[in-house]
Amino acid sequence: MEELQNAVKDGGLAVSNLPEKGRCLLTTKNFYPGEVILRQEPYVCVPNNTVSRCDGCFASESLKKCSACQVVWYCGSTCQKSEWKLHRLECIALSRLEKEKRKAVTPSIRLMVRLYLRRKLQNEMFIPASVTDSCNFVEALVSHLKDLDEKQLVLYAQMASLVHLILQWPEINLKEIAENFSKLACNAHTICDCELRPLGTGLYPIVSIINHSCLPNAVLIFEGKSSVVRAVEHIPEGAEVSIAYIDIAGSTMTRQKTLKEQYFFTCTCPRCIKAGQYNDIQESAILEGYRCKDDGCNGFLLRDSDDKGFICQTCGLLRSKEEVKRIVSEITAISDKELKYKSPGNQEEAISQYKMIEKLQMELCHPFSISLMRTREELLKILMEVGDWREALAYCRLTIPGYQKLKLDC
Ligand SMILES: C[S@@+](CC[C@H](N)C(=O)[O-])C[C@H]1O[C@@H](n2cnc3c(N)ncnc32)[C@H](O)[C@@H]1O
Repeated sequence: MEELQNAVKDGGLAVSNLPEKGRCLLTTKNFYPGEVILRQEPYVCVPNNTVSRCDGCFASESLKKCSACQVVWYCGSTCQKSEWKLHRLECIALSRLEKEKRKAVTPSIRLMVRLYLRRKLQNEMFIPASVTDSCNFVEALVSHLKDLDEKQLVLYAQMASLVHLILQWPEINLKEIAENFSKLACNAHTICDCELRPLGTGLYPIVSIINHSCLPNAVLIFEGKSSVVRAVEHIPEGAEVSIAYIDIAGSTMTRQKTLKEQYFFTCTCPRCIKAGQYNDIQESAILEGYRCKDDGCNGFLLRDSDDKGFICQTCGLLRSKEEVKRIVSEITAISDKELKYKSPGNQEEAISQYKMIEKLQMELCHPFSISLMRTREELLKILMEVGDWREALAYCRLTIPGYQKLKLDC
């Protein structure tokens, strides 16, 4: 712990322990909006497999497969060389696998294999190690192993067996690998591009000490594979640095459920402690509820006591359950086909499907609904992909009021 404190001290940070949260990152100086609090390279990382990506820079174009293992891609010799020390061992291990088994090597499995290989290389001093770049930090990560249900434990045990099969190290501890999978689940971060599209997963030693808040004072972004934590408001000396682990645009109930399921804690941030209060109920009904039948009314709807439907809290109009159900099932029917239309080359079809969803959501949801905002964001992305800048700009403008409202309400 002392070495870790020394490593973060010069950056105006300190590591502490809070009884209700465990370790946390504190500031020892003021940070101002936009200021970088921390930059860190991943200890290990891996691109995701939705499309092929270069292991070095995560680019998805002009790639060549590693001819030996046939699993890993590179965009050129620079990236291949930069990854070689680690991939050399990984490549030998993957090449031993039968072709069919190689297909089961998911990004999570690769991340774990790389974690063990990096530890080996550092232990044998083939690559340098430092306090913030050594496998020792893995031991201190929270695992929540005791909170896992049987299904999850069985899954991690199976994944651990596959890692064992790949590495073929007789002395390896299967229980430790399974526990490390549990650690990755609550400590690794999704690496996104500047448009917040997921590119891969990485484990960042200091970033993994930062706790969550639904009203965070910092944001985690990525420049390539480097993580950057920036202040989004003035963070005074002695305050805890917090980021959002999840989409914080959802209602308190949705956020709490996601945090409990994925990270095993109940959030007590300033937004969450308002759970059940009138303002919080109103916010939830706006974010995830329905719109008033009267187009001119901006009221939010709550379920009526007779369970006939939803009553507008401003004008008292009722929306029947049947009407709501009908529109929801129409949206679901289109959304089910959504993935097919998202594939490259199908953008025109995707735009028309998303516009149909948007039209139905405008009829059903409150104008500041999250679902409507997400649909518009998807439309914005696809319109940018096809270079329809005029319409993309129009959709960009439509999403702004939702974010402004969210910021004001918080
Ligand atoms: C990435 S780790 C953060 C560092 C962690 N506190 C530690 O001791 O290493 C994520 C875990 O920290 C805890 N945590 C994060 N944010 C929290 C919060 N707001 N309230 C309570 N626990 C929190 C949860 O146990 C969660 O699974």
